[in-house]
Amino acid sequence: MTATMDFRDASDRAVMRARERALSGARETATPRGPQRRGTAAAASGVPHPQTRDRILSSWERCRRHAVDADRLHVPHLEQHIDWDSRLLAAAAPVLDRVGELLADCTASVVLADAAARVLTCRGGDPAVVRLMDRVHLAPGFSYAEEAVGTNGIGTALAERRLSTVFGPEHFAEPLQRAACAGIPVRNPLTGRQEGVVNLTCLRQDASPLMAAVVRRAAADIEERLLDRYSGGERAALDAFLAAVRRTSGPVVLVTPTLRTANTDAVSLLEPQDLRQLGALAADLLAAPPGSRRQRVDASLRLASGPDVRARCTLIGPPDRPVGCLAGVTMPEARTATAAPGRTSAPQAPAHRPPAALPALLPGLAGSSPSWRSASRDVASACRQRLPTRVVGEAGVGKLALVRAAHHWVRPGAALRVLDLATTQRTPHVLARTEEALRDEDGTVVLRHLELAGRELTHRLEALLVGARRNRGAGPWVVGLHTVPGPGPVAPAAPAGPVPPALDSAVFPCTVAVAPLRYRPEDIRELVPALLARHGRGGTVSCTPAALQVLTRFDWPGNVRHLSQVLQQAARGRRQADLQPHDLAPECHSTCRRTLTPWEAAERDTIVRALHDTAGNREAAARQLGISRATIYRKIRLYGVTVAPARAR
Ligand SMILES: Nc1ncnc2c1ncn2[C@@H]1O[C@H](COP(=O)(O)OP(=O)(O)OP(=O)(O)O)[C@@H](O)[C@H]1O
Repeated sequence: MTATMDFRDASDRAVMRARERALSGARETATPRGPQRRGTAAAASGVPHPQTRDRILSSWERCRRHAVDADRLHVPHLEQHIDWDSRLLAAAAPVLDRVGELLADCTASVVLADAAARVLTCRGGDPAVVRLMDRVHLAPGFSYAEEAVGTNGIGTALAERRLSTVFGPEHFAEPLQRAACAGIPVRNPLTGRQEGVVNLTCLRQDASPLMAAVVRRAAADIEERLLDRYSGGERAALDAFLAAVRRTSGPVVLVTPTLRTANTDAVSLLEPQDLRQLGALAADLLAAPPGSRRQRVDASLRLASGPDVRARCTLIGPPDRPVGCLAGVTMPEARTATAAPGRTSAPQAPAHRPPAALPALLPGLAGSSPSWRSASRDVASACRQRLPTRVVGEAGVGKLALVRAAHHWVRPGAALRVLDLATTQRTPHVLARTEEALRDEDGTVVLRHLELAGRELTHRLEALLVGARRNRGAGPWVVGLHTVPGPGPVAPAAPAGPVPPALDSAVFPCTVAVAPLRYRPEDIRELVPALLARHGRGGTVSCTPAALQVLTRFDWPGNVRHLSQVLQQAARGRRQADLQPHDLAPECHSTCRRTLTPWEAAERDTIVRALHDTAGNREAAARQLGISRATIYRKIRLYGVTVAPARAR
């Protein structure tokens, strides 16, 4: 083996170790500081890129939050959502042909994806890279969004809005680690929006710094050709739109005979049906007979959230030959500017009470760790905006509890319907019940255990949910709960075989990940009294500091549900008690990570009980059990039993 190979292997191992640590949540130790950090991943591929490490760690952080599977690839197939006649594809085709020809003798393949990371087309590449791409579904119709497949040259470039190079083990999902890629967003030169990504993929041993230069050049060429595809009228309309966005704050919508676009304020502040109403006002003005068409029209608009607002539509170009129309509204909360294009001040909208601030923590739930806070805030905010949301996390972390609490806080009195796929996965039944639930405009519809839906049910649900949103506008708040495997026992209802694709981001644009309890042990102190109050039958059962310490050290493979069961068992039959360590289930006194057989669990429990009986004295416990000292020490090590001798406590 050559010295270079040794060096590369060592660097790969360093990246893998950093990845392991990042996967286990140890972000701070995963980033060695100083020059030693620099170039480890870069050296792995022979590509000098000093920034790679920090950016890759940030991407891994995002992947962890999205509960991306690090061991297996789940590449959603979203062909039906792709616009195969898009300007991007048409503008890019000749550029990609040229790059494909250039790469004829190289091992890399060039890939174009749209703004949602869905692969549109691939060119070039030798048989080895084509085989690899086939294996990992890097092919037209499949989505390489970072939240689905983890760190990669397409999804990560879109997430970071800049050039992204990912080499070998820097990929989050293990099956992608044989590849290296460089991707860069293609921007619309008029609106500045990301239209897609152009990416080069090769086997990681073939990676070269030139990959970044090739994709930069290709993206610039595609952007130039995109500009050429706009007519003079469209360019003038887009210029007017951009000028209006710069001049004012608030929602602005542009409508031309061939284009519809909106600024970020419009997308974030307005509901879809508000956007449709505003677009319709502008389209009406454009479609009015030339003789009666006015340059500007003011109208009153009732927003989906309740208040009436002033909307203003302004033609772009003379009334007899307009090239488009701008529409804007003055939002109730907006203090300063107006979105009405073509003016610097606007009539003030009637004063409306701003919605109450979101609570820092949702009532009825315990825990205040940063990750629990952030999940609570995100779920409450999605509930208020009725943003279709996927909540992911291990079994028993509190996904349903969070959604329930957010629903009751935001929409008290409205109906909450939970359809649990663990009770039935019969497609017609689930579809009928979902359809019925979706008719309730005000409520919340929760699809629980979405991971159990097979391929057919997933696709049918997807069509139903997207269709309902398109036809009806906002409708109820739709939430999908997705239970991901953890170290705890697998639910008996879990299907055998490969996991079907989850409902994609077109159905659930928002994803909230709830962290396992072992990553937020500080919540246990608050959860224990809250859960004991549930199980203590109105009495005053509490935990001694020693018992609390045992509970805090345990890693809770079944999460909050597990903790609740242990406390329920410990509090059973008591109305008043201070729970001691020995009142807690024996499993809490062991740190063994693997799932024990029933026989092993019984053996561990017997040893824990004997140690409690003998105040932690190993010899006395061995005598009580009739086994040798050597055996009890071996078993204590095997099961990670944590009961300490009394004097050491
Ligand atoms: N922060 C919390 N405060 C109080 N109780 C909680 C909290 N989190 C979870 N629980 C309780 O823990 C139990 C499990 O929670 P929940 O059913 O929401 O889990 P889940 O993540 O939806 O589980 P699964 O994936 O298995 O369906 C419930 O009894 C719930 O009330």
